[in-house]
Amino acid sequence: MAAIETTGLTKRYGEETALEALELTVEAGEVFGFLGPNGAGKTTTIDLLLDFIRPTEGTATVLGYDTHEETDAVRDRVGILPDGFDLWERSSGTRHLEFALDSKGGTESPDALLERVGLDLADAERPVGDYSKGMKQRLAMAMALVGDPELLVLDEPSSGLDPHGIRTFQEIIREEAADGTTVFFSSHILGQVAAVCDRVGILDGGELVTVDTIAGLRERSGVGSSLVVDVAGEPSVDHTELVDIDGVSEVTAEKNGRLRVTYADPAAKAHAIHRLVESGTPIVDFDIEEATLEDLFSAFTGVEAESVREEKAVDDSTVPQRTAADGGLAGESASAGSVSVDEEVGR
Ligand SMILES: Nc1ncnc2c1ncn2[C@@H]1O[C@H](COP(=O)(O)OP(=O)(O)OP(=O)(O)O)[C@@H](O)[C@H]1O
Repeated sequence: MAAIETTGLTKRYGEETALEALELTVEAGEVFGFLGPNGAGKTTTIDLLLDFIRPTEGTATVLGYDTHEETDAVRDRVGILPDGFDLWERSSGTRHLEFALDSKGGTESPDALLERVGLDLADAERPVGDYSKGMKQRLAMAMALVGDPELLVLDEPSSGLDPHGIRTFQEIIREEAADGTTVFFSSHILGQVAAVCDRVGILDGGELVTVDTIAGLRERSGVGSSLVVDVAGEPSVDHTELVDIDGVSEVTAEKNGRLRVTYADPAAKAHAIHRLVESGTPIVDFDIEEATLEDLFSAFTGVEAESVREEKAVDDSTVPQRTAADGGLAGESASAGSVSVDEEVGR
C-alpha cells in the first residue's frame, strides 16, 4: 500500500491555481523530498493531504485512508511539523509535549523526546514565548514524533535551525526511516534533500515537473558532471579526440594547464582518462566535479537555486491556522481555534 497517493489533486484560489492535477505516489517506507521554488504549491499539497484545506478537484489517500472522509484515521497515524505553526506562548515546551502526548495517546517519555531533538530539559520548562525560532522548531519536531507515527510530514523542517540542528534532524529522519516510517518533507535547502531522500519530486508553478532518485535526476537533466585534469604542459591529445568519445559533451582548456571534460554518461570519464594516458599526456592530478542538486533544480525549473531561498510572502489569510500543539494536527476545528493549552489544562 502506498503511504501517499493523489489523483488529479487540484487547488484553486479564484483565478490562481496553487496545485494542478497532482498525480503522486509515495511508497511506504520511502524518504521523499518535495522541492520547489516559492509559491510552487508544496504547503498547499501538505495542507490538502492533512485536510487542512479542501481540494477544488481530485482525491488523496494517506496510509490508505481518504484524506477527507477519514481525516481522523489519517491524523492519528501521521506526525506533522507544519510550516508556520503556532505555539501557545505562555506555556512551556514540556506542557506542549504533554498536550501532544495526551491528544495522540502517546506513551513516550517527554524527556526522551526532548533529548532526541536536542532541546535542553531546563529550557523545556520555560514558556515557549522565550524560545528562539530553532528551539521552537525542535519542539515542533518532538511533537511530530509523538505516538510513533507511520508517516512523518515535515514542511520546511530545517527552517530556523543551526547546522547542528540540521544534522540532528537528518539523523532523526534516518532513524525513523530505518524504523519503517515513511517521511515526506518539503525543503528549499537542496543539499539536505540529497542527504536523506530516496526520491525527490520537483514542483513548479503548481505542477509536478519530475519525480526521480537523485541519480535519475542527474542522468535525465542533461546537466553534465566534469572531469577536471591537471596537466604538466600541453595535453598530447587533440580536443576533438576527446569530444568524439561517446557521452562527452564538451572539452575546454582552462588556465594553468587544466583540462575540463564535461560528460553526461559517467562511463565517458574513464574513456577520457584512458585516451589521455595513452597519448602520453603528463597528468598531475584529476578530480570529478559532480553536477550539484542546485544545478539539477535549475535545469528542471529554470529557477536559480539562490532565489528559492527567499522568504515566502504568501497570503495565508484564507488558510486555517495550523497548530503544532497536538502534533500539528489540530485541523480546522481546533485551528479556528480558540482552545489553548492553558485553557485545556485549566491554568
Ligand atoms: N489562501 C490563499 N489564497 C490565495 N492564494 C494562495 C493561498 N494559499 C496559497 N496561495 C497561492 O498558492 C500558490 C502555492 O502556495 P504554497 O504556499 O503552496 O507554495 P509553497 O511551495 O509552499 O511556497 P513556499 O516555498 O514559499 O512556502 C502560491 O501562488 C500562493 O500565492
